[in-house]
Amino acid sequence: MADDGMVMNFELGGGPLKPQVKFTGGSWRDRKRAQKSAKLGSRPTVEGAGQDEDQRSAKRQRVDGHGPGRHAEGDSERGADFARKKTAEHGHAKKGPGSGSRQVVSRLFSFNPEQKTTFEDETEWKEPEPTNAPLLTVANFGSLTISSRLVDALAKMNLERPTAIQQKVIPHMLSSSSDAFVQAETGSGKTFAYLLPVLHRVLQLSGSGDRRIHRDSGIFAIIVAPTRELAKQTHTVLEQLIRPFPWLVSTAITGGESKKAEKARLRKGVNFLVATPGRLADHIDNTKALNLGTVRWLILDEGDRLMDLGFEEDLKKAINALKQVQLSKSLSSGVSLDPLPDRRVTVLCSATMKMNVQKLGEMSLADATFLAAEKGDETAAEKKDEQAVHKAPAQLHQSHIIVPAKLRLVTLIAYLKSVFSRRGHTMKAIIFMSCADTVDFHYELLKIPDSGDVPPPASKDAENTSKTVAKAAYITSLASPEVVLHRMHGSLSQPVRTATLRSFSACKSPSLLITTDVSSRGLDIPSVDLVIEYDPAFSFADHIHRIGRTARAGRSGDAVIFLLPGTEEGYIELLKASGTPSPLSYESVLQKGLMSKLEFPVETTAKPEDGQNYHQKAETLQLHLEQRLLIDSKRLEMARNGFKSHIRAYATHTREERVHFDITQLHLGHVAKAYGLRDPPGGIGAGIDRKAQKGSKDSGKRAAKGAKTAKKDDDDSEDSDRQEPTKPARAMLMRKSRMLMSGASEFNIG
Ligand SMILES: Nc1ncnc2c1ncn2[C@@H]1O[C@H](COP(=O)(O)OP(=O)(O)OP(=O)(O)O)[C@@H](O)[C@H]1O
Repeated sequence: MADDGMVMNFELGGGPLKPQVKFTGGSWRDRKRAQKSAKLGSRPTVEGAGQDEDQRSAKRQRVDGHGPGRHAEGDSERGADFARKKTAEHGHAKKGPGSGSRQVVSRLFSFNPEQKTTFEDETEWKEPEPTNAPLLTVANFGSLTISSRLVDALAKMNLERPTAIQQKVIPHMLSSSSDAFVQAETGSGKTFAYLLPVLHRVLQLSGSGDRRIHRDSGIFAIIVAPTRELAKQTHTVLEQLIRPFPWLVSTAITGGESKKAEKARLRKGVNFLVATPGRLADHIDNTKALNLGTVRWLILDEGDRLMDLGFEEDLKKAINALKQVQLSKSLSSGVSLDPLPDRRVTVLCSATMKMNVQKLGEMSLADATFLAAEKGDETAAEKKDEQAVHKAPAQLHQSHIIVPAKLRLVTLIAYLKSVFSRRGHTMKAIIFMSCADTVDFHYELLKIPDSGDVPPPASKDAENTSKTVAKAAYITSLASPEVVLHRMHGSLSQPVRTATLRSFSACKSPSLLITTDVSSRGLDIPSVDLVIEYDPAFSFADHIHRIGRTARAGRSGDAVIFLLPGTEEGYIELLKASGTPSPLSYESVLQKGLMSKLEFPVETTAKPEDGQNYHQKAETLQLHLEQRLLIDSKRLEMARNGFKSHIRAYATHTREERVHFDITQLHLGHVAKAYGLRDPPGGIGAGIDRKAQKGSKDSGKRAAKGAKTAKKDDDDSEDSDRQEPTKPARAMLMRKSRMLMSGASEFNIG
């Protein structure tokens, strides 16, 4: 991720980042030394203590490839020598148990900040009744009075009974012409909830099979989705539903394809249009064949995301264009459009209820009916009570794990190793990370080197996935099938993203997707068993969407979030709004994950030995990872980029949640360890300081602008904390914010 000079609105003060940690473990002498070095602003890690900056930067230079230590990838012999030298410099020599030989260790268990919260021992979790499942109390979809032809089409898709939100929305949209705000949990079937009544009413136009309407009868519904993936997914569902009615046509216009081809399709005629907002606005301006006179429904799916991504202007354009067009009452063929609503209906869907969704509602809805799965949620939505409507499906089992920064990487590996060995064949998991560089680093580290090309070579996806799908090292247990790794983020090209998702979705082996928030919304991969938030989401609403990729449509699922000891522990209180998470101890995770045989894909001097306890195994694993990076300049660079991008992304947590994710509390040296680095890469603190200073200058200017601007800031949505008060500046910041998290192309503005 490029450092694009984004202006971040956070205050760090003038000074450098200081470790605000209490040191525990080790001898009092070690602790004293660590406190002292912390005071002086140097790293308090064992291996760093006592080194002056010159020595360290000299080493850094060698590793950078400018000095005698330069090694190309694959130059393993020279590399191994170099690693041995480096570890002798950095590591701590002691006698390894059971070996008698002198062994180097990377200290992980001392100088860690203390966990502040104590939790009761985990009691056995009993899965409650699912809240987003099809209702057993309703006989079938037919009892909602939708067309038997549609009921048959649903049966072919193995869908028999409606979910609670479908039971609410379908009758409303069948009988009423009023706008609606649909709010329901993730995975509760909102897509069918709006598609089925629309199709039912359109099918009424064509009579009982006499096909009086066809593809050039006009567009009846426009469905707007925030990302290309979501638009394509919705289009796929729609295609399946209309397959028995070949005279109806749907298309997706999502960008990433030539506009000419899209125009040609629009000219040929479509009845249902699924679009991303940017592309829709573009065609409204430039495509004469796009006739809006017959459009009776505008569906805004994933409302909060549409706003988060800055599509307000594009949406306004579409809404206004629809308002200005006179509604046709009949087709040129004389067919009356009476079975359709007598006005244009807008339906806004969201699983979460943020301020910006309310703003979108004000822009697009008139006298809307709130429709939520449960009465209590409807009341909360009407009262605009954000917490009450940020619920996760009840059957989703949530856990949190408080891990000191130094131990994050080895704990992640141990956790993955133990869950994949436990659940073997069926396991599908997603890990969310803060930004694209972090995803890339972890993917490269966790894959078996040169193991791309996992799908069958004949598949047309093989080429597109050769750099995003690979066999996993470290986390595959000998007794279980090989885990297949996937990576996905917005900096990848669209064909690569599509092929990678398809591969993850279809993968019959245990599989893991490492991704950013680009995969957090709306994506429907029904068989995901586990979601890991290795980096917590930037807002609570994002957290709800991320964990909602599992436990869909009544299925069970697990979600675990990694938090740092200290201020991040306070986030657990907030998490309770979506269901109480159970505590998981990192010690037990390490024990479970590391006590089975550890295999390293690349040889280094650090090797697990029989008789080591799990602390020693964790330190051996860490040392191995550090050594690996020292002999592999490509991955070392990726680690540094990942670290820097992660620190910058950390500063973009929403203003309300920054009390838990306080960048001044981060111990950069410890965070570096989680990237297999022995030193935090230079320049990060200075970069942040510069930006922070600019941020505070700007906030000073803002204050001087007076009460009006201040009021605007107060009124703004939670996204405003990454924005400047003026409109162009806000747009610029939004753009930069997207770029910051590799989101410029992350969301492929259509
Ligand atoms: N009545 C039903 N019975 C069984 N499965 C269903 C039913 N309705 C929807 N599903 C399935 O549930 C899954 C989730 O549906 P959908 O993607 O529409 O959820 P959503 O509410 O939009 O979720 P999100 O808010 O995460 O986007 C899909 O795989 C869909 O096929």
